[in-house]
Amino acid sequence: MSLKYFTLVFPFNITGDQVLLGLKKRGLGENLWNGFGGKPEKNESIEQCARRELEEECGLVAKEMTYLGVLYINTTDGVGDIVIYVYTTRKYMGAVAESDEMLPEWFETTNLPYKQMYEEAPLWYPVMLGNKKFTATFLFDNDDLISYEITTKDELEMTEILRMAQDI
Ligand SMILES: CNc1ncnc2c1ncn2[C@@H]1O[C@H](COP(=O)(O)OP(=O)(O)OP(=O)(O)O)[C@@H](O)[C@H]1O
Repeated sequence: MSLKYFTLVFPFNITGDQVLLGLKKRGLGENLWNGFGGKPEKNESIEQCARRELEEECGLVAKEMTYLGVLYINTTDGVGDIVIYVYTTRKYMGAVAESDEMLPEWFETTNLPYKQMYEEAPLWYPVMLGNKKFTATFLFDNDDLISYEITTKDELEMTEILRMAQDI
């Protein structure tokens, strides 16, 4: 099995009606709008990775982050399965800046560019935008989404899921 782990961070404005997304300029998910994130480096925790990637990709330094959810992207052949740890931040410093990897832009949460996002995004973003803790599992057969399940979780359950992630 070759599980891959990623982080994904969504900065919100003070009033909570806008979210910062980035247009991926290269690599995985090129030309799609997404949150900011990537793979943990050696000896880096999931949260450290989330903070580092946020700063590298859009210039913001998180003062507070909330671990909101986890996405399990599974494939019928088990090859290329990924786990994505999703965070939100409402307190950060710095100025939004374009990077080699991402072109950041603020969007109204009610008007997101779903047509230019991952296919499953419209299924779980509403839960994230509603600030609910969740796990979401998506099963793909080749490139077809064949089933999914989204479950809202309480604080304790999410802490446990993150604790398990630290033991990877
Ligand atoms: C399939 N459904 C998906 N839905 C939402 N987001 C997805 C995703 N699949 C991957 N992602 C995100 O795409 C980024 C890839 O990051 P990616 O550039 O490959 O990582 P990293 O910056 O470490 O790579 P480099 O080694 O620098 O290229 C990373 O935020 C990861 O969370």
